[in-house]
Amino acid sequence: MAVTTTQRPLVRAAGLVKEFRRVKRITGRLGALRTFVGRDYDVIRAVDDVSFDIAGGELVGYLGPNGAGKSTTIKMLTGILTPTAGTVSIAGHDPSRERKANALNIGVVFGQRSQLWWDLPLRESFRAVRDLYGVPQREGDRRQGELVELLDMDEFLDAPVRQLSLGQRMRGDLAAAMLHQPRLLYLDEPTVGLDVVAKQRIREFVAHANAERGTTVVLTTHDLEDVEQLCRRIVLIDHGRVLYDGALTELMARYAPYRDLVVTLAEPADVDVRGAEQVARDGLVVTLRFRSDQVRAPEIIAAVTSVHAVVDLSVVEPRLEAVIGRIYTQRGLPENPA
Ligand SMILES: Nc1ncnc2c1ncn2[C@@H]1O[C@H](COP(=O)(O)OP(=O)(O)OP(=O)(O)O)[C@@H](O)[C@H]1O
Repeated sequence: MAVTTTQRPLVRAAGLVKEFRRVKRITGRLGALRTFVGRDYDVIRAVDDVSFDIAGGELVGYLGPNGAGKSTTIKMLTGILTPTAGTVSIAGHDPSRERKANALNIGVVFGQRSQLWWDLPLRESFRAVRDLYGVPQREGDRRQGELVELLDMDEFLDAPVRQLSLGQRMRGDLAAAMLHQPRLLYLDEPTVGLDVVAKQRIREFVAHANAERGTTVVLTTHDLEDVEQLCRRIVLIDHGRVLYDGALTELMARYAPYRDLVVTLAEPADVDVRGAEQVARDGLVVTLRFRSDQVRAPEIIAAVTSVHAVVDLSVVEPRLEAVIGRIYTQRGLPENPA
């Protein structure tokens, strides 16, 4: 008889809520009086009933506009904050109650804030991290050697962290977070402020850790190229609530089921063909938009070239930026595709 086992997810967030109290500002004499009598508070519900499961080996983008509640969620997942309501389980542990056990399972990188020792050379920071997690000497040397090679850090291993460039420091932070080989890696804006080459290096490293080591990754970023290159699944939140949780391809298919055919004509003209709409014309260059789920690019190309002399053409996929931009502007999922 076949036995079916349901594997427990590595991350389980169930009905997560986090409220903050913020002192109400009351101006004038009444305000001064209030400071004696007691304070009034506004309650801010930064995370409002968020639930999701993440299986081992997934690479999930946790996205949302500024102030959506991403960092607050990540802080509850890492155990830095205790939820107002709801539960978190990371590999069976409650992160805010079992901080030590949880620390062994997770690695955290905050792009805006280094976890490294500012005055120590990078090499010494690595040593301190290895000691903290009790990584045996030989195994630690092996892991560190591998990370130094993967992230090309040999040149600046002996420089104090405060002297490193942002890109070098980020590589150091990533390596430090991986030295104890966590099952789960949280990356909060890991490419912020980096140049294109440095960003690419970070992305390649994250993809490698996920593919080769099976490290589960939760990535928070405003750089949608990070998302396009790395994430199969995204969880999109706003006002502390989940708007979308699913495959990136599904989001694109649902909200941007079109492609653009950009043609350069030999003679200036408007183009009118079945199955496509002319959405722009700039000199000889005409942009035609068609539903990629209803008609195929070669059919549109054939229709155009049968009427017009075409000098050049390209098919352009919709960008995630356009879809996410609409969602953020409307502060919700669009009713219709673009
Ligand atoms: N310690 C705190 N006290 C009071 N309010 C807070 C606190 N931390 C966060 N907030 C509020 O909670 C809301 C969510 O903030 P959070 O930092 O989680 O957003 P975010 O999605 O990470 O934003 P960003 O992309 O700008 O980093 C915001 O309105 C923020 O002002």
